Amino acid sequence: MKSETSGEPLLAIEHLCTSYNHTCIIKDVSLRLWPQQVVAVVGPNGAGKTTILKAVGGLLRPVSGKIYLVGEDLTQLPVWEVVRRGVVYVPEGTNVFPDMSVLENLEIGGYLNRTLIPERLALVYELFPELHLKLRIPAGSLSGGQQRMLVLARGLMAGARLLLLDDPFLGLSPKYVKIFCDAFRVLRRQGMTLFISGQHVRRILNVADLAFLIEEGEITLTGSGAELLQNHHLRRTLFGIEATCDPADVLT
Ligand SMILES: Nc1ncnc2c1ncn2[C@@H]1O[C@H](COP(=O)(O)OP(=O)(O)OP(=O)(O)O)[C@@H](O)[C@H]1O
Repeated sequence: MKSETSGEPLLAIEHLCTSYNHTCIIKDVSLRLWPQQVVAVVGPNGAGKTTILKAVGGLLRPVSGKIYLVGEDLTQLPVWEVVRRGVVYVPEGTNVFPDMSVLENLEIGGYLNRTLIPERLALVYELFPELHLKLRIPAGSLSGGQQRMLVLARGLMAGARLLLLDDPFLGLSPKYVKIFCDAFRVLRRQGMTLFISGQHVRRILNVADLAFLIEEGEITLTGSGAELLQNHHLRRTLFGIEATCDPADVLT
């Protein structure tokens, strides 16, 4: 488990505030992620998990605060520039180009640096051999789980060093959850940092070196994934149970 917290963080969010239609959503959030960590942000529906990831990915302009990648200010950069620097938001759901082939979907992910496409395709094929077998078929004819795999693979094609994964386990069968968890471990070993949000709290906290609980736009707890899983407040808030119960009985 990677728990290094000295030296320069890969990502530093400082006093971030965002709003939609003048309604404040993220309220003065500060947090740090270090290289090769799996970091989780969990919280109730509507707490602001997706909003934080979108702000880091450049899809949402903060009202105030700063976002730094290895000391460089990303806050006002356009999305393509944030992606070019290796910060890639992977949306929830099956957001593929349905009429294009699997290979074309992957190539679109790598459009910012086409010379690196073959090398990145090799990584995708290693992680997801199932996609390799379906390169020529339209992405829309993949199963839901395979489409989610393709969305993640498209993010890898962009050359991510920090992957922002929005609810990656949503709608996945146990077999695909395992494939995704195995892929996350390989990616971390290869030097990538993964910032994961979502409702599958136990699964996400189980793979997290560092985790945050967010409630109504504010970070209310920080610790390792294992620590948060045992925390009374988190268990009451997210599982609706007391600490003596196993959350596995309630929610996976
Ligand atoms: N495009 C938008 N316009 C207006 N309000 C929005 C928009 N997107 C999100 N919100 C609001 O911002 C708040 C935080 O939403 P966000 O999607 O970040 O929550 P979340 O923690 O990811 O929730 P969930 O677990 O349900 O996906 C919610 O109150 C939501 O209604």
